[in-house]
Amino acid sequence: MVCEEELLIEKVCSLYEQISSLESLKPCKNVDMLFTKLVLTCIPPSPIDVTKLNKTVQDIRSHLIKLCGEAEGHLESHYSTILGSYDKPLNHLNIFPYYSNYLKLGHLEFTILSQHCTHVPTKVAFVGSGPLPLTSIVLASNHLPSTTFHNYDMDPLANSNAMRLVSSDPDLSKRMFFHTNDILEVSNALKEYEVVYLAALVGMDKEGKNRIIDHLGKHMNPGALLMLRSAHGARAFLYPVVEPCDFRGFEVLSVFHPSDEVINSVVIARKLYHSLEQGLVGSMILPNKCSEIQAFNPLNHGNMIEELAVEEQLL
Ligand SMILES: C[S@@+](CC[C@H](N)C(=O)[O-])C[C@H]1O[C@@H](n2cnc3c(N)ncnc32)[C@H](O)[C@@H]1O
Repeated sequence: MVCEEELLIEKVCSLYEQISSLESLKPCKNVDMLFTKLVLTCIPPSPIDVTKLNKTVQDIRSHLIKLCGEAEGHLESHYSTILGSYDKPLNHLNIFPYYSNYLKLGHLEFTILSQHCTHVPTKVAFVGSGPLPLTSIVLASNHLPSTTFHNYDMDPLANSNAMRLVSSDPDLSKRMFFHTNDILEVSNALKEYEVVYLAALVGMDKEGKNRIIDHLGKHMNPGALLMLRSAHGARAFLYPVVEPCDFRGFEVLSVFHPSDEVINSVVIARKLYHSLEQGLVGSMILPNKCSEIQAFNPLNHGNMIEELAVEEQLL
């Protein structure tokens, strides 16, 4: 009897064959239909562990993540261009098909952040903000009204499209800044941020993601928070997965796996106060927590949060 996991893998591989045969991943009826089918296939909670897939399926997953990232980039550029043609782009964000997902993801990430923040952050960095920096916009508009947001993207066109969206807004035009840099070339500036968000699509495989996490671990201020997007279950066919052990130089505070239409898992970690040379090797998971990852859901029924370090909620 073919089990549920094998059926899911078969369906993902079939969709991969169709997607990888497309001439272009720019938004159109066929591209939208295939990616919608892929997301609907991967969203339901699944016990699948992508690290245990055979080599062929592992290779398909690696390429599929890159194809999803390329398609997401085209989709965001497409809608950023349309929004940029409005007088007040921020009044029309709901034309973006995944806008409600970003509202939910932004609220989720803010809720998790507020459980570990000792004060309202004054400066936040978002790495990989893209042409449609919805996370920064949602946070700045709905959750952190006095915080400035520094958006980093290596693509100058993404930044010029993004700037056009906020330039007409009297508030956000003064609180949103855009820097065209590969984050691996940014060092001292990273010390200025109390919170650094890392986009899901920055670092498209484990090696690339770990290189960036190591770089942030080297240059972020001790005590600063890193908010990172990962994936769980079958959603790991869409995005790279980051494990607590990948966070060298950080104390992993919690990992949250949504079970609703918010696709990304959220990981929050704090930059260690001691350098690695002082004997703290790898990511520090508080000993009283690492063996008994608690699964409780203070935010919403059906999700899972692995609370690795419980701290007083002061924000
Ligand atoms: C298309 S956006 C998608 C952002 C998406 N909302 C997310 O959460 O991942 C991803 C952006 O990351 C940027 N990017 C990728 N690697 C980067 C790096 N090393 N430094 C700065 N930006 C990077 C790309 O240029 C792209 O615009």
